[in-house]
Amino acid sequence: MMNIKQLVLASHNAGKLKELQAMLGDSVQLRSIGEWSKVEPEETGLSFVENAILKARNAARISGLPALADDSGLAVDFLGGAPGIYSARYADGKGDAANNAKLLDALKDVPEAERGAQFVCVLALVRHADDPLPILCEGLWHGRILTAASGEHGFGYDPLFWVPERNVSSAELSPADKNQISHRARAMVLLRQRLGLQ
Ligand SMILES: O=c1nc[nH]c2c1ncn2[C@H]1C[C@H](O)[C@@H](COP(=O)(O)OP(=O)(O)OP(=O)(O)O)O1
Ligand SMILES: [Mg+2]
Repeated sequence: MMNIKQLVLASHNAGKLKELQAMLGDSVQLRSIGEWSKVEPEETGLSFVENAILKARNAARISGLPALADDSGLAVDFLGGAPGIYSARYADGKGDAANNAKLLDALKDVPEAERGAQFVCVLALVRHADDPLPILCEGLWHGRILTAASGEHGFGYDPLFWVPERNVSSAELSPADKNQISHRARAMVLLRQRLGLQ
């Protein structure tokens, strides 16, 4: 079992850093790869797993520390699983607001019963840049796409993601509540087990 005190988070997304650090607790300190480099690697993989491993290896190479990556996204049933691994790039890199506007438009006039979607999260941990056995953990979160944005918490597609078990949008959940039930939370439970943290 690894005894990890410090991990580099291979992400430039402040929302992910906050959520993952809260879930990991005090025993492991997450340091953003932004401390070393502002350059984001191109996410050339065709799967969440490939992109998570690619980002983790890149961060381990740059920092010389074990690295954790999170590749995540929103798979919408009506869109055949799109935007999926392309969620961050859905509106050509114009950011969260543009992504959300494009998604609302793509689902214009689609009835509620056909608006199912899931958030996907894959966590990849490498002990070093060439680690031949990355730890991989995934989590899914089922919900529905709303017809208008609601809520101020979270990031990304949270204002459009209806959480059936709570009857609110993901952006209306408190950070602590989201971190109990999200795709990222489910993946993190598995990672903590693999690291012997629980
Ligand atoms: O809990 C979430 N709540 C709302 N939206 C979310 C969530 N989790 C992922 N998402 C969205 C944001 C982004 O559109 C895409 C992730 O893309 P993804 O490439 O993994 O992350 P990113 O580019 O923001 O940061 P980085 O690659 O540096 O980790 O899915
Ligand atoms: Mg990305």
